[in-house]
Amino acid sequence: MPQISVLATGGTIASRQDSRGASVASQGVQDLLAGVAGGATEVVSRDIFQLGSYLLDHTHLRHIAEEVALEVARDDVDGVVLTHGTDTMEETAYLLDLVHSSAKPVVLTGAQRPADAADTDGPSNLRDAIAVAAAAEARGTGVSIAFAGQVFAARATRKAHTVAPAPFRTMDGGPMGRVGADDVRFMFRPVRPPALPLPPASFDSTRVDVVSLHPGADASLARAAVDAGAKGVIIAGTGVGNGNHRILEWVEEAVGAGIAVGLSTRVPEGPVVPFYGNGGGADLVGAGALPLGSLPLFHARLLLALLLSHGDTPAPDMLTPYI
Ligand SMILES: NC(=O)C[C@H](N)C(=O)O
Repeated sequence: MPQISVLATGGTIASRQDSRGASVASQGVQDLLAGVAGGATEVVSRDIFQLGSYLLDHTHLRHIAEEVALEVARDDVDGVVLTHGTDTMEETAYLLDLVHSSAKPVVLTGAQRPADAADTDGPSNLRDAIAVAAAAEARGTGVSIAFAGQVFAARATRKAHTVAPAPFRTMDGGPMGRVGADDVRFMFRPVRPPALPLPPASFDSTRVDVVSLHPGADASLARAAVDAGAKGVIIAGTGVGNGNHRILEWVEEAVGAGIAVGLSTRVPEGPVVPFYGNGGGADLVGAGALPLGSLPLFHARLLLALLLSHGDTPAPDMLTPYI
């Protein structure tokens, strides 16, 4: 019988109303598992912390990565499930995927409706995630998100709806698998780059900010990010990744000062294409901005933060396998 390790971090799946009526993560992993009928899987479990995922910082992410790596390394564990809030599940899933080198599946899940809601989706999502982690077909698929009966590869999956019961969507793609009443099916398997080392302690303080552009945007926020200690700034450009003359001037200045400037887009789907001049993406890349392909915006932020925390100077060649 496969043995699955379930680790819990909080989120709506673990939330109940407090005395003011606000939903707060307050349930431990044993409470979550109580709602899941025992199947053909043995479960070991542990709480990491109990927090809404809107509260997490890099220290929490590093802590989760270390805890997951410990479970993956256990000979008696065949797969890992991590319960997590959906707000920033995409970031944790992607970080875990970047550092995951085992064939054992790691599956994140959560809920859109709290544990004390009559129609909570937590138990069914947790049951599905355990089934995916235990499935032989899931070996080699890296880190995924199992939610509302679908399985998504971490690489390009984002939360795409605030309240829908099926909020996740893989950008420029679809779910790689489905969970049925008694089977797990994969339609395809992700192409994954070689794993990076776990985040070092310096990851906690490696600041990478995102600055979004709009009509009339200037470089004040990008400058403020660097003043606040950012070692990297991701520009969420318009369209295929465009800026303007004020942003171009700042990119020249920041790249000259050794800041890693990533060029992404505020459009949810599709690649950055450095195509336009006159302050557009071709000029920004010409000034040293790193085009981030079709890697989603907040995934790109984490990738830059991880590379910078390892002491790497991100360059286009180094980024190619990830974007
Ligand atoms: N559905 C959720 O889990 C959202 C919650 N705010 C969280 O990320 O913790």
